[in-house]
Amino acid sequence: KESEIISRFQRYLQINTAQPKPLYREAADFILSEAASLSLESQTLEFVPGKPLVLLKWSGSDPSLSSVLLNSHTDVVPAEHDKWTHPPFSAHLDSNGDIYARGSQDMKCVGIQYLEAIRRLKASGFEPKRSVYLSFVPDEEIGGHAGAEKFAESDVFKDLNVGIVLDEGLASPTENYRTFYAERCPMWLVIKATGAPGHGAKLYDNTATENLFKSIESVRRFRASQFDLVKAGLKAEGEVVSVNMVFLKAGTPTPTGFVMNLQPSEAEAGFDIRVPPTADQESLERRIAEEWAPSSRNMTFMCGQFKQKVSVLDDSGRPILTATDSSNPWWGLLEEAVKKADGKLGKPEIFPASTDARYFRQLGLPAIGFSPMANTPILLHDHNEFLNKDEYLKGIEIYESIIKAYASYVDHGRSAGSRDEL
Ligand SMILES: CSCC[C@H](NC=O)C(=O)O
Ligand SMILES: [Zn+2]
Ligand SMILES: [Zn+2]
Repeated sequence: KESEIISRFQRYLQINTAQPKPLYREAADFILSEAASLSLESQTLEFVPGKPLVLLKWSGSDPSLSSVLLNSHTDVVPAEHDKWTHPPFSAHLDSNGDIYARGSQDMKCVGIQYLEAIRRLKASGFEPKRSVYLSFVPDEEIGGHAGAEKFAESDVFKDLNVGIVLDEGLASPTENYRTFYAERCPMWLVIKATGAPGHGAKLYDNTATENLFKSIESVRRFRASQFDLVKAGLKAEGEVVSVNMVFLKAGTPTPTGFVMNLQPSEAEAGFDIRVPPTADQESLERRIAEEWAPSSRNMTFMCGQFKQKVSVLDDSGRPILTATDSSNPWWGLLEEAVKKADGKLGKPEIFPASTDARYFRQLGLPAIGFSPMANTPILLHDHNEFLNKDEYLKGIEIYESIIKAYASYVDHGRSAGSRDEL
């Protein structure tokens, strides 16, 4: 039995759904066949041709109640195969019980744990009051525009009457699972410096690379100030602004390298910036314009907020957060359900990167980021991503408890049929 559960996980992991050419059809077929074995209703939505979104339904007995949506993405980030101990799509199970694969943490584990939890609940005879939907969405790793974003905007979604969304979280190196109630907003900044070209042997002011380096130094000071707050334990990772240089571009190329005795007239650097929902975005923008890329130093910048439409602020400019207090019954139910299954939760956090949950929160729905992986190093997007099989199995029990609690929950305080969202 256990070996079958693990082998189903391995089979999903072995489907190469790495961007930029994910085998979505194979992944969809796998999910649909699992769904059929569980007698779940299924449909495949293709908001963009070739990018299937598989939507499954376990019907609840009371259709007037809002539904539970369990979301997961089917794509994974690419892997540098030669830097892995075991091939990233082999799902190799080693003698420690560690399963190595791209997607083992981010987030094929979660998608199939939902299904395994439902398998167990069905076997136990449990019948949900609320309908439970599972969405297996494409393209999260490249922004979710062909997947969760379209889905959240669709009439199909509206008709689901979703009341609560669960989406991905992060592994936890401690025994406490992590939960996420919000996420940072991505800003991708390119700073470009121009300057007079000249002989490689000449010392003169205002070269492009000198100008760019002044910016980089300024960015680095800011980065250090933010990182220090985290290192000192004053702020959590998701509560500071992160800035990381992700590319550097300058020089005059030759077929074999670069011209060495010519100072270039242009130099560019790119930064991945993540802004907490409660941060002062305007002051950051001022810092960029005045300190990092001042026109007085011949600098220009392009700042793509990743997707203007989806920000961390709602229409009235308030940060979009999912409540983690008594105003949100789903939060308390999750806490209780995890405890009941012998799991421990840490303090809820702001997700340091981005997930599809933002598209659901944007609609005003509560969304909780949660991937039940304790005692596990954080290896998403890293080499040798793995998940231990016992942690994986434990996670199924955790979801069994959560889904049971969510699907049974009836809010007696409200009239039947009302959307019990936040
Ligand atoms: C901003 S869209 C890209 C989403 C991606 N999500 C997970 O890593 C991220 O970079 O956070
Ligand atoms: Zn992910
Ligand atoms: Zn990812």
